[in-house]
Amino acid sequence: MENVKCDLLVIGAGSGGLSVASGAAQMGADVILLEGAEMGGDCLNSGCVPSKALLAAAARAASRAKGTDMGIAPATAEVDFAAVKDHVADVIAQIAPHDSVERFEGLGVKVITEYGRFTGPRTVEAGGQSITARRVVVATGSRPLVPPIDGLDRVPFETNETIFDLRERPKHLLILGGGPIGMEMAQAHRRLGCEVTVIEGQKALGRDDGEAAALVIEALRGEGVTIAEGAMAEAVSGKAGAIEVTSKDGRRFAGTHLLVALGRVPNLDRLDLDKAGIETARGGITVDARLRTSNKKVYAIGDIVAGGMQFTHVAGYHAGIVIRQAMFGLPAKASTAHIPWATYTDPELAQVGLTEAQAREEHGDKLEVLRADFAGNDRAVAERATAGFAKVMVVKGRPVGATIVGQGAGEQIGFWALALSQNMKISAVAGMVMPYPTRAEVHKRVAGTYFTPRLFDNKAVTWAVRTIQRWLP
Ligand SMILES: Cc1cc2nc3c(=O)[nH]c(=O)nc-3n(C[C@H](O)[C@H](O)[C@H](O)COP(=O)(O)OP(=O)(O)OC[C@H]3O[C@@H](n4cnc5c(N)ncnc54)[C@H](O)[C@@H]3O)c2cc1C
Ligand SMILES: NC(=O)c1ccc[n+]([C@@H]2O[C@H](COP(=O)([O-])OP(=O)(O)OC[C@H]3O[C@@H](n4cnc5c(N)ncnc54)[C@H](O)[C@@H]3O)[C@@H](O)[C@H]2O)c1
Repeated sequence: MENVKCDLLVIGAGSGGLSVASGAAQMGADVILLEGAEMGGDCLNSGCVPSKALLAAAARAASRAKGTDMGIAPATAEVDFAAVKDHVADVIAQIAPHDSVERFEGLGVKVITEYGRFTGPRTVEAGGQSITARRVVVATGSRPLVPPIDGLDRVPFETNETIFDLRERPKHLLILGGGPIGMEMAQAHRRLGCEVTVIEGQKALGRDDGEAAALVIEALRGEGVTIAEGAMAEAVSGKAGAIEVTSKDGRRFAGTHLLVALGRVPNLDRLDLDKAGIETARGGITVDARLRTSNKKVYAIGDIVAGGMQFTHVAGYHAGIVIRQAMFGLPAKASTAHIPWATYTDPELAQVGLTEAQAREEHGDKLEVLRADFAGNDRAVAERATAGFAKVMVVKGRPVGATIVGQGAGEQIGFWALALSQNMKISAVAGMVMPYPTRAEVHKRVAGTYFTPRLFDNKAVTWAVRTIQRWLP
């Protein structure tokens, strides 16, 4: 066994691990990075990138069928499902060099393509080497949760790790789970010519604002996706090509293929965390606000963190928090109040901070909810994409949350993420000038509604204006 020393050891080369490793190496630290499977992790290989590439192909197909309302005759899109998968693979291949061993070695990182496991508080073994580091970052991510549903172990099923490699089009895809994976995959497959049934135990997109989620659900149903809510899957039976799911309330759903999208399990099992005195809870690693584990020399970031938000940009944000501490010895804390997320269905659904229901519970009567519909946005009207709205939760003149549902919501929510992170006043947003005509004008319009009753339905203002007008030369 070869003994090696370094400043920073990063376990896992997904969104979080790669960001820490590249940042630390470029700042001059001696960094070792371990990856047991594929560089780029979930996001590049079986998550964000392939799902968005598939959704893009699906959107292209769907746009062919539209057009009558603009004087253009609709056409039926000929979908070559295998070629769509080639497109998905090509997108991954185009991005992969950015996350590759070669690029990271070029940045000065020593990459070991093996799984790592702790042998001591700051020592990890991988590929016949015993690595002792001043600081360790665990960024081993998560994998699909496959719960012990009766019969599931006896039927073929897909997860996000296999679905993007499926080259023949499923005739009828059953999807367990109506979370972001389930709903994005439902719309993508429907638009690519599959029948799709989503089987959701509670409410689809249940973590989001109910009114906004309802709009997405309605849009998917309008495209022909069957969405069964309150249908907790209890048993699965059948064989390849003929699968049946039974829900707790006795409903039966038949299809040809099954996708399991029921949440995630953090990748802990290979790590031997007890050797390093690292505590876990709810299946993930417990951390303090500085992302330190119970072993203060070891940080945990990204999907592995117990109860954390599981998004690529969160893993990247965590990386920055760790770099400040591990490289410069400066304290830094992670917060969640300004972290946005988006589900890339059409219409898109995006959120930052508190939803209306959460804000009402937290702030009661102090809450003011501002709202502007895309139906009143000229660009949306011109493009005939008026479905959706922006809703902003305001307390004492400052936003505490924002929901946007509609075309481009994922791009637009970043604006409110900045407003929340900077604790901006709603007056600052209302004073901003946006180019006309853009969908982003909705930000100014929604902020403006805060002042409408204060300025236009206000007797004191009317009195002041009349008085001043009398005296003005
Ligand atoms: C279908 C799907 C779509 C998604 N879409 C989005 C999206 O649009 N936007 C978004 O923000 N997020 C999205 N996500 C979530 C996003 O992919 C994850 O939040 C993100 O990848 C987490 O990054 P991570 O670095 O924590 O872990 P990962 O990316 O999972 O990386 C962890 C890496 O560690 C490796 N590893 C595990 N154990 C060890 C070990 N012992 N030793 C060495 N290496 C190890 C793994 O092989 C893996 O490569 C999506 C997820 C899925 C499944
Ligand atoms: N656009 C994005 O940013 C994006 C896209 C996809 C995934 N992700 C990330 O991946 C994570 C995992 O996504 P997910 O959709 O797999 O999980 P999820 O936990 O968000 O949703 C799982 C759904 O399955 C339902 N469910 C649980 N058990 C059930 C059963 N037996 N029968 C029927 N329904 C059942 C739950 O009620 C829930 O709605 C997300 O939380 C998110 O962090 C992000």
